[in-house]
Parts: sequence; structure tokens; C-alpha cells
Amino acid sequence: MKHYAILVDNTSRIEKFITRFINKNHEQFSLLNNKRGAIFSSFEMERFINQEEKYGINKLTSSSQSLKSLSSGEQKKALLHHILNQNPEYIILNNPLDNLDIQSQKDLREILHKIAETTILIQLTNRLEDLLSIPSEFFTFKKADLVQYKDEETFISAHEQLKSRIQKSIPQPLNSVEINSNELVKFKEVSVSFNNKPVLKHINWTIEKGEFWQLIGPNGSGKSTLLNMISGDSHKGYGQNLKLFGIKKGSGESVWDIKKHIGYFTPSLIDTFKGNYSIKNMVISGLYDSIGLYIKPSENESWIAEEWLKVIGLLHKKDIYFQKLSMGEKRLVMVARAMIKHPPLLILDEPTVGLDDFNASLFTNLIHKISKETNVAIIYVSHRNEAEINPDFIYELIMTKEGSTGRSKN
Ligand SMILES: Nc1ncnc2c1ncn2[C@@H]1O[C@H](COP(=O)(O)OP(=O)(O)OP(=O)(O)O)[C@@H](O)[C@H]1O
Repeated sequence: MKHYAILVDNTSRIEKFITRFINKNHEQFSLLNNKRGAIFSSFEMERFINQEEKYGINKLTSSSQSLKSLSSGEQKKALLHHILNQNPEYIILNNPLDNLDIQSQKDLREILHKIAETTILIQLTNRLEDLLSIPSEFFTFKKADLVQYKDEETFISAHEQLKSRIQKSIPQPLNSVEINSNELVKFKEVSVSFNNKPVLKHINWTIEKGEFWQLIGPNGSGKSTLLNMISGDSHKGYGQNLKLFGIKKGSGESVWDIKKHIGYFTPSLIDTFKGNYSIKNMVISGLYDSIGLYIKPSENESWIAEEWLKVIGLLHKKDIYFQKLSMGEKRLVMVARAMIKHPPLLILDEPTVGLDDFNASLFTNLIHKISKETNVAIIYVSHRNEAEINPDFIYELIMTKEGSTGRSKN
């Protein structure tokens, strides 16, 4: 049985490619047109979440917890379970390993190996390191062009060196944000549960100025829950022994007081910027923590935004609408926007998910430079060990039945 690997990048029209399978009019894969297929993809997950929100139908789990509130890894596992139950004749796997913890990645590779005996697998991946060992046919799909390689060796050697570097130094801020406390975040004996399900147990974690932390832990261990308590998006931080920038959470500060000290980026944040904003104005809006820019920027603000655009290599596109950029370019702009004021704390939640090798190397090189050239503290969450990411410390969540406990490591 033949299996297929297709290397995609951030220019690939993946949705269109997949739609052809759904509509059963794929010229290159016409042998699948009369077979029953399934799609393991974040697009498909979004479809199930929308269905639940609009019609209250949850086809993926039997639990009362909403699909949307499942962690990203839990969502993927629920979708996989649903697909396998349907015994499809072929499965399209769109970046199947993204969002999964290390053990779950291993488990998924094994499961796919087993079902490959009876099910045709078509793996779309934007990271070469994620290639499954099963495929016998190798392609690239860039923009809308599908190109086949004669064998695996030719395919791998054609794509190994996709790396990029940022040459310019990180610009200094126009004004520095003053914080009196050296301790930016301090969790002391913090425990959290959702509907009586314990998630975090006795968390003690202190982040000081300028420190670079990677937060790790299995799917569902509470990483995003911890970050949401810091960034102000979760009420779970109130009534707890949690200090942010030297002030106890819940002692009268507004969400905006906290947000102005934090730069935050997670890929889903991009969806909140739907208006027609030029990328230069997008970067400037980071000075105001606003979505869109409602004032005429000063000369200095305009200058510093252009300095940032030079760093990320997009000055020539400064007047282009953000919506028109590629996925990799959008993420660089979002980091420039988060960093323009040099917030004391930069939070990055699975920032490279969905990026191709070239854009992931550019993105992680930018994070590396920020950590070396500024005094901004960073919390970085990822299941991948990206080459450029060298944190000073690791905070690891270890799952137990009573909730995850945490430990710090250098
Ligand atoms: N609003 C909610 N209601 C119920 N349970 C929730 C809610 N939000 C989160 N949870 C649960 O809390 C646990 C921790 O979720 P969280 O998203 O913090 O995990 P995570 O470590 O970020 O996981 P992943 O690596 O998969 O992204 C999960 O089991 C999740 O289902």
C-alpha cells in the first residue's frame, strides 16, 4: 500500500488542497476519489468546535466539558479517537504532531504505523523532522504546485538547509517601563481546579527580571492555565497567593494595569486582528496595547516601528495590510508589536506551531536575540526543542491525580 509525504510551507494553499479531497475531485490523487476519507487537521477541529458552539452538538467526546475548553493536545487526541473509530480508508494528516507532548508524539507515530497496514496515509508536514517513517512517495506542495521527488533521499537533501538569520540588533525602547520589584511573577502554593477537577497543585514559581524560562509539561498539565493567570485572562488568579510585578493579584489593579507590563503572543491571537491595518501601524499599536491604531503616531513612534520592521526584514512592506502577509511574516510582526515597548515580561505560548522550517528558524532566532540583547524576561511554552531556544531555566509541570506539581531546573 502506498503512503504519501507532502512537505508544505507557509505559502501552501492547504485548505484548498484538502477541499479537493472532500469534494472528491483531486486530479493527482484520483485513486482516492471513491474511497472514504478522514481529515486530521486543526481546520477540522475548528469545524467541530463551531458545530458545538452553534448547535450544541459534540461529536468528539462524551464528557460535559466543552471542546473549546479542552487543552490543545486534548482536542487533537479527541479528534484522532473519533477518526480512528470511523475506520476510514485514507486519512489526511495535516501537521499531525503539532501541539502533542513528546510521549503523545511517540504514541501517535506507533498508532499510525499500525493502521498503515490497512489505511492510506497522506501526511502534510511543514517540519522535516516530523516526517513519519511510513511514506513511500514524496512531494512538495508550495503555493498551489505539487511536485513529486524520485525518492526519499533526493527529497530530504533538497530541503535540509532551510535556515535563516536576523542580522540587525534589537532596537532600544522609546521609554523604559519601570518596575520596582525584581520579582515579576511569584506563585506561592497556588492550586487550581475546574469543576472539581484538580489541575494545578501547590505551585511555587518565581520569575525575576531578565530571566528566560521555558515552561514544559504533558498535554493538559496546566501550562496555558498558568499563563492565563499571569496575563489577566483567567479569574483563577484571584484569591490566590500570586504576585505580579510586586503587587498581589486582586488588590485593585485592572487587567490593563497588568497587560501593559506584558507582551503576549500565541498563534490564535492573530485571528483577533481582522481589520485593515498596515503592518507599521500594527507594530505601533503595541505601544498602546490596542487592536488597531486610533491616533496619529509621533515621529519617534513611527521611527521606532520602522527600526523593528528593519529587524524582521519587512520594512519594504510597511504600508501593506497585515492580512496580506504570509503566516510567518504575521508572526514576526506580532512579536515586534509585543516587543516595541520592551515589556518587562514576554509570554510566548506555542509560538512556532504551524510554521515551516524556514519561518520557525527565523522566528526562534528573533527570540534568541531578544533574550540576549534585552532585559525582557521570557516565558516560552513549546513541546518542541527548537535549536535556537536556550532558556536559562525550565519550569516543569508533573501531572498527578491531585493536579500538576511543578519543579524548576537550570
Ligand atoms: N474552562 C475550563 N473548564 C474545564 N476544564 C478546563 C478549562 N480550561 C482548562 N481546563 C482543563 O485544565 C487542564 C489544563 O489545561 P491547559 O490548557 O492549561 O493544559 P496545557 O498544559 O496548556 O495543555 P496542552 O499542552 O495540551 O496545550 C486540561 O485538562 C483542560 O481540559
